[in-house]
Amino acid sequence: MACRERVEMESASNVLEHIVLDRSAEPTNLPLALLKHITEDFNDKRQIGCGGFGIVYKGDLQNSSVAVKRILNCHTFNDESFNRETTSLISVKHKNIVRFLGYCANTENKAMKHSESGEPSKYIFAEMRERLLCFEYISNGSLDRYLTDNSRNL
Ligand SMILES: Nc1ncnc2c1ncn2[C@@H]1O[C@H](COP(=O)(O)OP(=O)(O)OP(=O)(O)O)[C@@H](O)[C@H]1O
Repeated sequence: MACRERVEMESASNVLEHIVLDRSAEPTNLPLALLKHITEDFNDKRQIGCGGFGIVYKGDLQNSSVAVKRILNCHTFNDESFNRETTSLISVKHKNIVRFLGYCANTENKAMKHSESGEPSKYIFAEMRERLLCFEYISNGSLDRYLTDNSRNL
């Protein structure tokens, strides 16, 4: 990683860590590079759950952890839905609701090689969309696991 990128990464990581530790801090816009970095590029081994809209990964900061929800099918979960979800999460603050820490909406156009059978390959531009939500990390696991485990003991 280049020196400037490392400085930017450390600064973004400090901002997120500050939000985790200061419960009165507001959620903020987070760089995709940071969320990729703390989840080791959304590595399978960091996956902690899977919901209706995406996969949840554990991300590690210097002194704390966060949960990063990566929205799947960004093209069907459109910007209107993402913006609505994000603004609702920002405004909901309650001791019984997992704290929302930040969000990331990143769209890039990348030139990609495309080949159809029998034709020479050519480059096309593809829109790469990433939509992510970041929450405080709850270490006790999912409530449904407790309910399932307890109902087995009845
Ligand atoms: N903040 C968190 N800390 C720890 N684990 C989490 C956290 N958020 C989610 N998980 C794990 O990921 C799983 C899926 O969470 P997710 O919120 O995506 O599910 P969901 O309730 O189906 O939500 P939605 O329908 O909005 O996608 C949870 O059951 C839990 O195991």
